[in-house]
Amino acid sequence: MSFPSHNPTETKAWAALEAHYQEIKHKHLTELFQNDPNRASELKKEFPGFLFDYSKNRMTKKTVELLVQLAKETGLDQAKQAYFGGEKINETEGRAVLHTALRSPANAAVELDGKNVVPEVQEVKAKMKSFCDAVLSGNKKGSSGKAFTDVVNIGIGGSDLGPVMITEALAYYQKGLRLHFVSNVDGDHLQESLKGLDPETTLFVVVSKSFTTQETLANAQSARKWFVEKLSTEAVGDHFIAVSTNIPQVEAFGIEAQNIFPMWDWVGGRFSLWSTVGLSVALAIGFDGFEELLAGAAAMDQHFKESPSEENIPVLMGLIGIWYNNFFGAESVGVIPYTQYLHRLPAYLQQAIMESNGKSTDRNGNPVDYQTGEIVWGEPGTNSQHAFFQLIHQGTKLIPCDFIGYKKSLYGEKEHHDKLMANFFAQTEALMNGRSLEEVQEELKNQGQGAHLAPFKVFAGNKPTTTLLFDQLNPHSLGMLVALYEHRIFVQGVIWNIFSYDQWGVELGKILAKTILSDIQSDSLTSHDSSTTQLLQRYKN
Ligand SMILES: O=P(O)(O)OC[C@H]1O[C@](O)(CO)[C@@H](O)[C@@H]1O
Repeated sequence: MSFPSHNPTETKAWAALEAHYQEIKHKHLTELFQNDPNRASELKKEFPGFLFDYSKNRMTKKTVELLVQLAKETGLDQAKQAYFGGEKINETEGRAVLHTALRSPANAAVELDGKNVVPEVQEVKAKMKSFCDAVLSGNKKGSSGKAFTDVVNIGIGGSDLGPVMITEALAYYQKGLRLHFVSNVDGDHLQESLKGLDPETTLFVVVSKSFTTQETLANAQSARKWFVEKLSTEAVGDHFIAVSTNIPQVEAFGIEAQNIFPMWDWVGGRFSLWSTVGLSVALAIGFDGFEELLAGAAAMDQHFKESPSEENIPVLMGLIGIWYNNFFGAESVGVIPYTQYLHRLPAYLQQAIMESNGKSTDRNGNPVDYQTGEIVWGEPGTNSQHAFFQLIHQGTKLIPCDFIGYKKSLYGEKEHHDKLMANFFAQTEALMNGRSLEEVQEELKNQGQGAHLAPFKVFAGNKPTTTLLFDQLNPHSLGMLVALYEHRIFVQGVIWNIFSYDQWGVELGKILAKTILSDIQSDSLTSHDSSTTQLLQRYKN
């Protein structure tokens, strides 16, 4: 094993945290602030371009010390070295985890099996750059000599969620091409996306690391059929490009070698937006913008790699998650970006976090006897305030939330932005302080309303939030944000002693779907449970 296996619950730090939890579980955040005038300034970190304020969490400096101790005892520093050092920490697939090499400076050396991978990464980036520049300048044209106007990205999971999230997030910086993303094998998704497109000016980017994914291959075949019917088979070569590690399969599909953008098996699908999987992003914002995104991520990588745990933002975020998940028994985490541009961030993080850490077998192959992966969900503020915030404020569940906000709006709409951010700050304050029965009674009295309403209007408060306040949404700050969450995943996986970089849990459904598809397409049914049989009969008739 690249670093020692352990049971986190058998560490000294875990026992100390359990005892400490008993001391802290009934403490109210309001009281923690009243008792410690330095709390806000001590439980925060400044990073160029943003402020990380974790003071509104149900913890003290002692909690942080104990959590940092847990990270130490579970070998986080050693694991970090293995991660950045190209060791095959994705042990069940025999692969290294080197998405960080994709954003390393050109002169860096990242060794994998004794070979520096950076020159090869740079070579592929140069190919991406010249392709993007040619498409955006109009030099690279479709088969009938017209410049491209639309790009259709066909992929699913990591081959879709990263590119679509980033493209939407950076819509302000787009250079003019219209981007479309088709992921679902639901044929209506493809047809809706193709509606109104001109095949002569449309570029298809088929993205699949494995090039065996049923959904992507089905969508790519149907898109090709649509295209051939409207234009011609000969024109396919000018309009279809692919991103994959599986070059023979791509060629078998009919995409020529010069139109294939390679990637590597040491880049996990859900961490691949920094690779050629990000081609659609680069086509949307231009290659310089894509480089800025990588540079932002690289800045976070360096911070994560070099800073001691107590100063390290991804480590602190991972530890905060563990504190609620394993000691408070919280089941989920809310991610609430206060910008409409980040409306796909929660969906992106769902794959990144839940596919990585939704595991119940430890690194020795034994079942874990503690909680692992968090459930992640969220929507942009202020919309989410009018949807599910009721439950966060007054429900029975503890839902720690990350609030992500920006000091400036992109169009400089100050009046709107002040309103947006007033809500942002108000929510974290309200969640923390709540509203006591006495305050409510007083208010009802002043308003001449019935005292019987008081219990319904009480807010217990003590609802934890972490604030990430960025200067501005741009490729660089977005790169930092995404890399931060990536490293948070790593930290938690190490402490929980699970393999974060495989995804065996998605396989069973894929296998069964193949059998069921042949059942649907044939006259008879193979053996299923009585419910599935009844449903299949109903579907077929
Ligand atoms: O890029 P591919 O190989 O088509 O895979 C798509 C997605 O399928 C998964 O393997 C399983 O959902 C993801 O990890 C991956 O991002």
